[in-house]
Amino acid sequence: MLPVLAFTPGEPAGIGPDLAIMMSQQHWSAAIVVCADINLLRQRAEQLALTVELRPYNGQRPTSPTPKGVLLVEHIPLAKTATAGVLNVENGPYVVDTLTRASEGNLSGEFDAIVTGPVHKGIINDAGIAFSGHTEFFANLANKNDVVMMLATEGLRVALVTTHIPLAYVNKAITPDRLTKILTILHNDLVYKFGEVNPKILVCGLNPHAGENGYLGREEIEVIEPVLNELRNKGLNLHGPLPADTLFQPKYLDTAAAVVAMYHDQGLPVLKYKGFGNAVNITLGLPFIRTSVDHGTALDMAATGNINSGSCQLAIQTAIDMVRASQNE
Ligand SMILES: NC(=O)c1ccc[n+]([C@@H]2O[C@H](COP(=O)([O-])OP(=O)(O)OC[C@H]3O[C@@H](n4cnc5c(N)ncnc54)[C@H](O)[C@@H]3O)[C@@H](O)[C@H]2O)c1
Ligand SMILES: N[C@H](C(=O)O)[C@H](O)COP(=O)(O)O
Repeated sequence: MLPVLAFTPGEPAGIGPDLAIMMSQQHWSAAIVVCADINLLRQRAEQLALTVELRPYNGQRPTSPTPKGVLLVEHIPLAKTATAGVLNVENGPYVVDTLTRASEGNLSGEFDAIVTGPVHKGIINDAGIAFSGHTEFFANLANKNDVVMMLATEGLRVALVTTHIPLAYVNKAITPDRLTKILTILHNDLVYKFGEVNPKILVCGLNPHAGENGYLGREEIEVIEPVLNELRNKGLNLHGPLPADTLFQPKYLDTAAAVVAMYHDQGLPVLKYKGFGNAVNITLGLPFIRTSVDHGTALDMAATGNINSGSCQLAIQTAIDMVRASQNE
């Protein structure tokens, strides 16, 4: 069956609308329904001097790929006309409306996956809506307490135990229960969704030098090692806790299926240094497929025509591949 994807361009003042227009300029083996304001897309296409036919989505499941040069649009109105590069707090609820529409369509089976463009977390919060990221938003909407944020680029996958929380809360959030769930979801998805056999997972410590036998922190001894031992007894191929500053080298990575980092900025700077612009963000553990770009709103680049769309292309292609793989299960 033809994959039908929902695409949310995210922050209207950022580069998400540009990405939607740019994606229409190539052929995809899927139908893509863009959940966004149709006038915003028209305006951005004009600014980019790109020709696109904006075709309203009629709610009927498409049976053929969206033709090159066409965007199927589920119109969700902006509160205020967006200016490229200029955030407007009045459009915060609009962004959330687009995400809600896309995820409800996934939960009902109308769409097979969601691909998200970048949102600006700050402006959504300024609008009075508590929002820490798509990952947490979709988890909440789908009633899932534990989902996994994993970013992947050629030769490296990094999954996170904690996501968008202040650094001051990280150590408390790394509980045996959370760590067990994250490692289990990751292991199962590497096997069943990504075809890895006995995937080797490298697990970072939390503290410098993985705690140096407890002299530089005790989370490794008290939380991480006991969880790893328990899961190893169940057959998971886990290595660690390893010092995070030295594990990102070919000697370890060449045979690993994924690295688990304890917090956002322990793992993602390495991943983005290696593959920024060519990486995809995948949420594991949701009842639907969700992929995203590896970059943010890049307000300074909106409507300039000089952006890199590589990550968006990879996010769409990864979602299509994951839908196809799930259809063959
Ligand atoms: N998927 C998401 O929704 C997502 C991901 C990351 C960051 N964000 C959000 O984006 C906002 C801005 O974050 P930031 O400034 O740290 O990161 P950013 O990725 O928006 O920008 C960092 C730098 O990279 C450049 N850049 C980013 N993407 C580019 C592209 N495709 N082509 C060319 N240049 C590009 C920007 O111009 C900027 O110089 C924040 O609110 C953050 O939370 C959202
Ligand atoms: N942590 C992500 C990154 O650095 O790329 C980004 O903030 C997006 O996260 P969500 O997909 O949860 O919005």
